[in-house]
Parts: sequence; C-alpha cells; structure tokens
Amino acid sequence: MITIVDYGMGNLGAIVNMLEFLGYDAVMTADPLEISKASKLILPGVGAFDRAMLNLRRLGFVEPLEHAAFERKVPTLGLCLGMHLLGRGSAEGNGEPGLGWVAADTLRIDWAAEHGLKVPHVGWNSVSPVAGTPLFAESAEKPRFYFVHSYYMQCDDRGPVAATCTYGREFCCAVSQANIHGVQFHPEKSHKHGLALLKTFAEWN
Ligand SMILES: NC(=O)CC[C@H](N)C(=O)O
Repeated sequence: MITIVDYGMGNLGAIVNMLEFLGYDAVMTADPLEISKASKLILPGVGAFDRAMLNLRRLGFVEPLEHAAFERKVPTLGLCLGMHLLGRGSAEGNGEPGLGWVAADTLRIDWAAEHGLKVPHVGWNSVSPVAGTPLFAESAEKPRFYFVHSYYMQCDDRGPVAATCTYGREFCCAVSQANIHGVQFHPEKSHKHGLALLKTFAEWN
C-alpha cells in the first residue's frame, strides 16, 4: 500500500489514479497514525512552501513523517513542492523551516531572463539521471517529465543529486538520500515516464 499524505495541497487524486492504473493500492490520508505506520509514503505538493509546512505542522504530520522515514526507513518520495519540503527552507517563503532531511535550500530560478526564458518553468523537459540512481529505470532515451515551478532545490553538495535538468542552465531536479527521494517534476502529469517512475517507486521493497 502506498500512502499519499493529504495536507490539503497537491494532485492527490491524479497520483492515486496513476498508481491504481499501474495496479498498486494507494490511499490518501490525513491521519497521523496512518502516516507513521505507512509502508511507502508520497509527499505531494502544489502551492506555496510556507503554507505547506504550516499545514504539516498544524496537522501534526511532522513527527509521524519522521518516524516513518527515519525510524522505520520507509521509502518516501516528495513530488515538486513535496521535494522542496525535504530541505532546510525556501526562498519562496518567509522563513518557515522545512523538514531539514536533505542538506539543501530551495531557491528561485533567477537565471531564466538571461537565457530569454520565463519563470515559472512550465512544460515538458528532458531529465538526466545520475548514473546508478535508483529512481529512474534504465532507459536508452532520456526520460521526459512535466514541470511547473519557479523554485528549485540547491543541494549543499552533489551527494543527494539524483538527476538534473537544463532550463537555460542545469539545475537539480531529483534527489535521493537513502530511502528519501524527491523529484521537481510532476510524475502524475508525465504520462509514460511518470508511470515508469511511480512503478519503480512502487516496486521498492
Ligand atoms: N507546482 C508547484 O506547486 C511549484 C512549487 C513551488 N511553489 C515553485 O514555484 O517552485
């Protein structure tokens, strides 16, 4: 069973539909006990960083998430804003701390204009997985995913970086750190490559 954390922000229905299309059981929950007992967790996210973190804290989800992720070492996948929440904090917010699980800060895309590009980065783009990262199934072609974001996760070092994307310049678009993973793009909007990534995650033991 894959447990999708419902803190009021994210494409939860689309994620459940995609997982069920793949033949996996998925449940949305706003129950802290269900979160702490989960066997796999997805932290979705659409919207603003501070609101998301304030919701997680107000709902009492932080401790159950940490119990599942660090005591029970449950495979955990943050999606877009959900990945940002894994870091220390975000320039998008007013200083609300993130979960602090990954040594990274979320910064605004500030280089687009010099490349004649707009922010947010919206649309399909190819992704370059780091060799050996478990998130992406081996594939001859570069996987392509759908992005909608104005901020990106800047890791302190390349250790957690699991994939990069180029939008005027290269940026981190996925992180992997033990059982903790995050992707900047939206698998639930990314058709066959999104299906492949969620299948890889769902198959993890
Ligand atoms: N799709 C989103 O919610 C984007 C996450 C974050 N607000 C960003 O702009 O990067």
